[in-house]
Amino acid sequence: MTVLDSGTAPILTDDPFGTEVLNDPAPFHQRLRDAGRIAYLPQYDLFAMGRYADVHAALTDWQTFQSAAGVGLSNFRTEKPWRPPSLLLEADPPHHDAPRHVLEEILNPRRLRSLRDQWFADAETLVDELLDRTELDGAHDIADVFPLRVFPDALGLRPDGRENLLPYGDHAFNAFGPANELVHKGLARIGDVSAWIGAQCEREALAEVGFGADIWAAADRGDITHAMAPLIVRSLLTAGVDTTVHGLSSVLHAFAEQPDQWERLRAQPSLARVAFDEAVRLESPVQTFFRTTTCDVDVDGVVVPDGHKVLLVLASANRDPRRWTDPDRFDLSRDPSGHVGFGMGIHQCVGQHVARLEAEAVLTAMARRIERIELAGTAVRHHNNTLRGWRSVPLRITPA
Ligand code: HEM
Ligand SMILES: O=C(O)c1ccc(-c2ccccn2)cc1
Repeated sequence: MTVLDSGTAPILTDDPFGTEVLNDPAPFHQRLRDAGRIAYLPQYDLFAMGRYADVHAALTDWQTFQSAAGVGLSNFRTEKPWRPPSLLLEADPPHHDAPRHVLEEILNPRRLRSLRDQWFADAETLVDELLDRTELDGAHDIADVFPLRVFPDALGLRPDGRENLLPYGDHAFNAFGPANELVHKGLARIGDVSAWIGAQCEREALAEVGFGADIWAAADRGDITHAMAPLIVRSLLTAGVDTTVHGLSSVLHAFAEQPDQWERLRAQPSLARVAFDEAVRLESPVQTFFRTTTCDVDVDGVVVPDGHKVLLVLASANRDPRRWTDPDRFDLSRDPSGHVGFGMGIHQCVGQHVARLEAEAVLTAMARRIERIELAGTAVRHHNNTLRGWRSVPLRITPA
């Protein structure tokens, strides 16, 4: 794509949601970082940031770059959201404060310690089921399976109907992008799927113990209203499954591409957590999302008018050579902290500790029992307007 410079903003003709970029976003990210601190994409009338410093600055300045007008391309100031807005993701302070505090309390690492033994045991069981094979698929057999075995139970979901979770999340994350084919393909089922999701958020649908019950208990305490409780449960159903599925397929693919890093993990299993964060930095399962300006903003001489959408390309920021040494390398000796794969600032992922615990459980169980993993064929991408991960990761494994 060409970079033309008309007026003050450099112009990029890339389509961040088109097949070419979804297949290989790196060339677009490189052009975006080289174009300057901000660029204009005429196809969608939006501005975009790809350098770490600028993405970080926008994420931590919620007053100037708001979420309440939606974090997708759709501008809630002028367009009706496809579903009632999230009380966390699509809210700014003060409305954001109470729902955020409630989920921070429920999903904090100390509270998750009670799940640790169970999830580690579930991961050992999954590895047991797979170890009689020398070839398996890291996506189909592990990444698509483990989150759906542990998270719905921890949330307190009923056992039937869980096949609705991945399609719901996939459509929700597609819906942050433009109304392209990826969005269209989800429209036929989203009515029924949304109805099922909404029904699971009601108190009587949830188990007496779990994240869902904890949210309703917060309403009983008056920390939030009872009217808010179902929507906060919906947040966990929307953001808590597809993200970890793609995060897991990404970390397994990263290790399969670099078997020497697997040896490091086996030598030091405590590296499992940093390995997951390094994979989230490198692969950015959440590639992009938006903010909306609340005033005319001058970025390096480019004036972004009030009410304009700005695309924050996390995946580019996470590989910005201005911030990272050898950014394209999966390296367990790196300190990946500060990456924006979980966002940054007041909206930084409230479920990140859940995601880390899931990954730690899977990687620890695999590292103990599997001496070597390597790619046994070509991996196949899963396409989504926001999420990046793998549909298939053919692996050859050598048991320890
Ligand atoms: C690898 C897995 C995950 C990744 C990469 C990820 C990424 C993110 C990112 C980038 C944001 C910031 C969005 C923004 O700033 O507008 C976010 C927010 C959020 N995430 Fe995650 N997430 C993951 C897993 C989870 C899980 C497991 C849960 C639930 C248990 C969850 C729940 C949420 C919620 C509720 C928000 C909104 C927080 C707020 O607006 O205050 N996420 N996530
Ligand atoms: O509260 C919800 O429903 C919700 C929360 C978070 C997300 C999200 C969006 C972009 C990147 C990562 N997570 C989506 C939905």
